[in-house]
Amino acid sequence: MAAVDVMTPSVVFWYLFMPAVLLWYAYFRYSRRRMYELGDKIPGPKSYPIIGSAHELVHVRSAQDVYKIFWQHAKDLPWDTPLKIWIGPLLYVGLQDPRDVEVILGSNVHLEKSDEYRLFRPWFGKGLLISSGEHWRSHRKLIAPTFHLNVLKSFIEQFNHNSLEVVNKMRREAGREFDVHDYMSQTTVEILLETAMGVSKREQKSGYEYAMAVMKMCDILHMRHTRFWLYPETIFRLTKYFGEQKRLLGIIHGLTKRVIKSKKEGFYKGLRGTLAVNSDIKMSENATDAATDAATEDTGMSYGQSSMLKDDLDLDDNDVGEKKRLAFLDLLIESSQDGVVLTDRDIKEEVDTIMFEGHDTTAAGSSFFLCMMGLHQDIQDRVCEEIDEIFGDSDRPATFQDTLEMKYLERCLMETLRMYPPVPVIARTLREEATLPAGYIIPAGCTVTIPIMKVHRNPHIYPNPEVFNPDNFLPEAAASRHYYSFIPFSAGPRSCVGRKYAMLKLKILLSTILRNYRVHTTVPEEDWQMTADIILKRADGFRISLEPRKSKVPRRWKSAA
Ligand code: HEM
Repeated sequence: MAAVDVMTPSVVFWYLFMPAVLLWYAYFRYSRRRMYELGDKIPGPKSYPIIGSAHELVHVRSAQDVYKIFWQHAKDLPWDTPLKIWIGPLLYVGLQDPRDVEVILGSNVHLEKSDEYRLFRPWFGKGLLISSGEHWRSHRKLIAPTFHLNVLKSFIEQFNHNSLEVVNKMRREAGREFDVHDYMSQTTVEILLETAMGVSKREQKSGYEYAMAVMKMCDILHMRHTRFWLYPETIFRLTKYFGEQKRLLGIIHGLTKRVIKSKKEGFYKGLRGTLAVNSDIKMSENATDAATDAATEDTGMSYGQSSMLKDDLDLDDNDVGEKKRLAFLDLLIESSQDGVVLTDRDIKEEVDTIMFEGHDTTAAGSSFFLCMMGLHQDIQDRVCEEIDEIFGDSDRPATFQDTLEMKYLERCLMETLRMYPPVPVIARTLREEATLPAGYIIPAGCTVTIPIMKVHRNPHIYPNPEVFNPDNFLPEAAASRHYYSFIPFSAGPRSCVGRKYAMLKLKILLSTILRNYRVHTTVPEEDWQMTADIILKRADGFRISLEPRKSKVPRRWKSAA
């Protein structure tokens, strides 16, 4: 009788609920038994039932804290061993050996971005960076050729024009220390508008407002990556950050909408996308292209990619049809005319993706480069000597051929991207198992992270990895390394589509700055505060000062004689 008395509804609930939970957990473990079995064979920190090693993340404040915790466990492991960590039921496997990295990045199977990229969806929708499956494949096929070298050559005038403009704007800073990233951000947005988007930046209001909104948006995404309780959309929507995100996306999407509108109006007025390379130039340039391709291979110049690595940006010129010679937005608008290949929404998502990927990365890369020049005056001397040899005292703009001759500058740029890769880590979700050369099997369902910065600073690959040494990219040094040991632009089928664009633009922008200014800095490298709010940056600002190298900065270029 007493037993019946205590059978209140809540007691009954717990009697039923607890076994149900246990049963569900047993089933959950059983259905993932292969994952646990394989995960157990990969070295990693101690993990407890249900929480895994999540207790280690309790005091995490930033993404760097997560990586520090992750990689301090790798300290006692051989450098070529993968590392696993369980965060609750989620298995993360980090790879540091280029041979392992190749298994994932070089594959045509492991192409899906990890769940962490989901937070970008309100911003990019199904844009190239985060989409998957057939949607990604067909868009990649369409978009990659719009960044072919032949199209990029038609942007050289805008690269030159905008570079000189920023050099002139920075005159107001001459003699005092300032944060060069603000200038690099604005100019990279404006260059993108005038090149890939093919619209006048004057019509689009300032690129500065857009760049600042992107920076704040990255702060919010970064915060959500580290404060796990803000991950679920329902909880995030209850916070003040949701309102702020909405406001910022208003600015960001406002610009992309204006860009597309202006481009479409031009299109309907009959200003159809001009072929980036007209047929007369094409004839003469095909010959130069062949020479260029040979030159780039011969001298180890590879547009920011390790030698031997080829991707869809290295398509033979003859494989690129006439229609595909259009610049990015021209091609998208053309392709959307019947609504079959692309919808208006597809265009917006791709424009948002390119506007972000194309500006913040190169703004960080160029700012790091200038700081490195400030720190290493002897290396800056050599870059300036090379530039002076190419341009002498002239006020002429750079040509494509000039950029091929900037071999030492290119080595400094690659060394900067090695030490400070703007995208410091990337991640994939595995849908199928992957076997690493050493025999470890990474289970399906786990997240593979590739810490690009860690791969680039491996002392077994780069002697003295903490020292800035452009000779790491002498052709013979590069040829002796595994080709997945330099991956600032990722590599393989999902590599960066803007790789060649970025390298060409950076060479013109940076050489123009160094033709006009000597760069100094007073902040030693060990005092730099790094932050990886999606893109790697200096939290203390990219502080440099500029000393004019010429008595007068030209207002505009003199045309090449
Ligand atoms: C220094 C400059 C740059 C660096 C270091 C860089 C780096 C990268 C990396 C590492 C990825 C792979 C990301 C991942 O797997 O999560 C990527 C992808 C991508 N990048 Fe870049 N990028 C740069 C410049 C650019 C530029 C200038 C553009 C366009 C104009 C661009 C467009 C893209 C796009 C669309 C993707 C996604 C490709 C795909 O998934 O198929 N990037 N970039």
